[in-house]
Amino acid sequence: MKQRPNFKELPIQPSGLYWENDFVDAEHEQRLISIFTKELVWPDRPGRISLHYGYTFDYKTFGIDPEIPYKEFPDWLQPLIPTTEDRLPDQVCLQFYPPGAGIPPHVDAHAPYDQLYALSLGAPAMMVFGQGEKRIEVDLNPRSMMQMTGDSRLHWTHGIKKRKTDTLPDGTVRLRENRWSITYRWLREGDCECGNLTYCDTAQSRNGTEKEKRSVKALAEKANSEDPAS
Ligand SMILES: O=C(O)CCC(=O)C(=O)O
Ligand SMILES: [Fe+2]
Repeated sequence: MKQRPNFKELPIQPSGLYWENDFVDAEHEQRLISIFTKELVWPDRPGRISLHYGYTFDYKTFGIDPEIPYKEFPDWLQPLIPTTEDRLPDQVCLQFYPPGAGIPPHVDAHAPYDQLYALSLGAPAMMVFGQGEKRIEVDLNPRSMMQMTGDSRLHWTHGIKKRKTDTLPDGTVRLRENRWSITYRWLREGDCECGNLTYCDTAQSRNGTEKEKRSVKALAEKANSEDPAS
């Protein structure tokens, strides 16, 4: 793993959330947003929309969809790839959140994916981490790169509420505006051994097929709904 001195673990619960502000500068961000809005062809529907690069995940098999050919990373994406892993990510997803859009609370499936990073661009939005009754809000400030490892990756859910405003800790009400995120995923080598029966699809499938079927069904529904998770 290459060192990134600016990549620091946030001193919060959940543990394992690494952060780097200003991963790109404001001018670079504007160039990217101009490409996103003027050059890319997006799905034509309201709410959160996504474009995929690299391999496309198959929600039925939890593997790579053999029907969808590998999509090379476009030129604009190359400098945005985290260099802190030993290899390139296997799947990259660019998402657009218009004001009011969100992503339901979820844990990115443990079985297929290991490392998970997300870059935020455009307007900020509040991400909510949850575990049981606990809720922790983390402000996804633009141009920041986040890495979810450990507890934040495996043992807490994360999501963005579907709402038009976020209330900051000091009481300020902030309007949501256009936000883009790029999530990077590395396929897991071997099985997840975390054993968390609440959040781990591998632990659930080892424990009996019923839960596995439910989680596959839920993921497939999420993938096909108007508000898919990736
Ligand atoms: O938009 C983001 O920053 C995160 C999205 C996310 O959680 C996901 O795609 O799994
Ligand atoms: Fe996620």
